[in-house]
Amino acid sequence: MKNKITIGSRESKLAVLQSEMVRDYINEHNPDLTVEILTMKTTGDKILDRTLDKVGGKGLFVKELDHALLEGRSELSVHSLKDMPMEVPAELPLLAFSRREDPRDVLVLPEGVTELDRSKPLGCSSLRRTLQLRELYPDMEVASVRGNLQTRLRKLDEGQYSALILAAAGLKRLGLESRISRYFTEEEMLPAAGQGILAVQGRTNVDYAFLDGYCDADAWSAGSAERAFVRFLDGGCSSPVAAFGVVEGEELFLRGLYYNEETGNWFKDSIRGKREDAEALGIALAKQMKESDRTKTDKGEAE
Ligand SMILES: NCc1[nH]cc(CCC(=O)O)c1CC(=O)O
Repeated sequence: MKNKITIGSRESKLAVLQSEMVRDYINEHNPDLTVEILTMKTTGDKILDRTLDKVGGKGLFVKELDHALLEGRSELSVHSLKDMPMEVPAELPLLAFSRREDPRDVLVLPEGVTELDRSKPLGCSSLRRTLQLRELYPDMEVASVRGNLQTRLRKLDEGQYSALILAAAGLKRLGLESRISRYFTEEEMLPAAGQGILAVQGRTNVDYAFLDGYCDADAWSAGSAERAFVRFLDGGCSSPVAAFGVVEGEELFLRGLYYNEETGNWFKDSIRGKREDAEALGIALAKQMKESDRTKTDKGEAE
């Protein structure tokens, strides 16, 4: 085994912090190894003037990191699982998922503001959040906001938005928990598949024994089920499908949000089953929801 490990990372503060969490684990359990972090700007980080749904989706955040892995410039990539495409190349397998940080979405007000100013738009860029916000704040406008967390917070503090909707996980990792003014329950705002989980990716034919013990079994079950649900519905980049799984003993409880692009219909449902059948549960929930959407649509047309 080489005695130097390189972790490829996006260069945002959050991405580097997340890579450092994995680095620290490796260091602690493998005192003989040196771990280095190699940062790079991805296409997704460079394009800031458009919502990503229009320019190619999640793949834009991983392409450069994938190349570094394939070319041997890095041994690992650390990603937020929710930013990863649902299909990953067979030669770049997901090796481990971290323990899950708080999976909820939250509301953040501008610095010094204590009450939501309903005359300004709520800032968020995902269709998943936008759909659910329309139910929570039916009288408010929603406007897109891009950029890394720091950039978004700066735009908020400059007064363009009434509030931002962000993932608790990123804010907590950055030590910005104090900026959270409201936590949405998972019922109010179903999280994105993988939200709060870090994914560690590698390539084939490398000995990854140095990661032994890192993977969290509950996060692996939940994340696998969530991703199977989204993959089956082909909701990788632009569709607002969402999924959130919780392990309860030997069972997995999985909630899903299904969105029909043609009709604009959307609804939530859930399924419960054995945790070891995580992927099958995700697919079963997806099929069940697709079917009930079809029945509803048929009824609608008959009336
Ligand atoms: N899309 C950006 C992104 N990717 C991962 C996180 C948060 C950390 C996580 O979910 O693990 C965020 C910020 C946000 O959505 O507020």
